[in-house]
Amino acid sequence: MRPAKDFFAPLAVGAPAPLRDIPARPSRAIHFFDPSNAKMAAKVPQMVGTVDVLLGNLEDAVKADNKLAARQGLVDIAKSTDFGPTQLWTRINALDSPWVLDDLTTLVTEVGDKLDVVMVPKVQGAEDIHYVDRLLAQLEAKAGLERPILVHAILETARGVANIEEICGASPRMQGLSLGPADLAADRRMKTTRVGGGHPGYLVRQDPPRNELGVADVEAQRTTYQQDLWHYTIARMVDACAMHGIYPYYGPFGDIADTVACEDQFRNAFLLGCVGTWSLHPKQIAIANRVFSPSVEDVAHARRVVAAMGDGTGAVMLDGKMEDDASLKQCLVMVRLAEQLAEIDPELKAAYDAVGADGEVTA
Ligand SMILES: CC(C)(COP(=O)(O)OP(=O)(O)OC[C@H]1O[C@@H](n2cnc3c(N)ncnc32)[C@H](O)[C@@H]1OP(=O)(O)O)[C@@H](O)C(=O)NCCC(=O)NCCSC(=O)C[C@](C)(O)C(=O)O
Ligand SMILES: [Mg+2]
Repeated sequence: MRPAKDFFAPLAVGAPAPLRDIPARPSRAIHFFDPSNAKMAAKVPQMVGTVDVLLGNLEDAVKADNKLAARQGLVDIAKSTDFGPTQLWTRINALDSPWVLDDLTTLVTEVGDKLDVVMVPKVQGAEDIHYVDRLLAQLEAKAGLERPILVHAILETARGVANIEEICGASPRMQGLSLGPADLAADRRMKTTRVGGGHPGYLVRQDPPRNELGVADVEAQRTTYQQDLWHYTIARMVDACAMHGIYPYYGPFGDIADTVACEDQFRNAFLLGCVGTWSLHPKQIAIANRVFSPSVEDVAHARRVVAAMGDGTGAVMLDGKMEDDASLKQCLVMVRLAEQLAEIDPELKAAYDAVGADGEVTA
């Protein structure tokens, strides 16, 4: 463990100084593409500005025979594209794979100035982050980069979940966490074969009706309520990230056709505290952008509370409900998120601008 005084020291001579705070850049959708897939790659430049994050995936879902083409494809796209406000991320191959060393060496030295975040799969503990941290510092120094590349860990093993707090605090580069529901389910020996999302077998059932003698009729028709398989893990991620000032993301929803359940799963994550999710197919981008942007009604309510609370202390009644110092803080989360999103999304800006500072909708 590094002593606190050295935590923010660069890990290589000539590497840029680590950031003290991780910027809250909008990242509602992290859109995955396979840079070795010519059709997908060709669409990337047109997607700039329509999605918060474009991520060149080098790991799972890229065929082993295409690993080198994917790496080179990402270098070519990064060099030839002006990303404007859109962030460029990559998911490198696993740390025990034969490709990862060249992934990092090539990407950082050739296009490190374009790369915002490196997503590391199957992170097990702080030792994995320490390895990437030092290597990135060496490569940044070699490439003469002036801005540190951030690191995002995917939770895909039971050990990773057990070590979640130490992973989040392992380096000042840590930007956030995503759920890796497929690998995590396999590692935990869960019995779902889906990539994210719910399962009809994971449910609770309404109590049985009873007759006048109090005998339960267990054969009676009863309502069941499907539960969220991922609630525990997402809740742990939210707390660990908030504690370390970094950002939690849902992850993939593999049933591309089921846009309704996808939206539900994304919304659960948004409500619990996640800032974004992944999109695997272009049609999931609009879902993520909608879900991870506060509604105009929520922003209007939040601004009303802020206006009503004056200096921010005490208690007031609004619409029959008590508001106080703590509910003001909840509302400020919403108001600040709306402000950040309005800076990069003109449509949202217009919608939020129609809400006055007092929460009244004027247009
Ligand atoms: C699902 C697939 C196979 C359906 O691909 P498709 O070609 O069958 O779909 P389509 O509906 O026919 O596609 C329509 C058009 O959109 C294009 N397209 C389609 N997808 C994209 C895309 N992402 N970005 C840009 N363009 C895309 C596609 O090329 C096509 O273009 P066209 O109209 O010119 O013919 C395809 O969308 C895909 O490969 N998506 C990415 C999958 C991926 O990255 N998976 C890895 C992340 S999840 C994961 O790793 C798990 C985790 C975290 O590790 C763990 O839980 O453990
Ligand atoms: Mg995985």
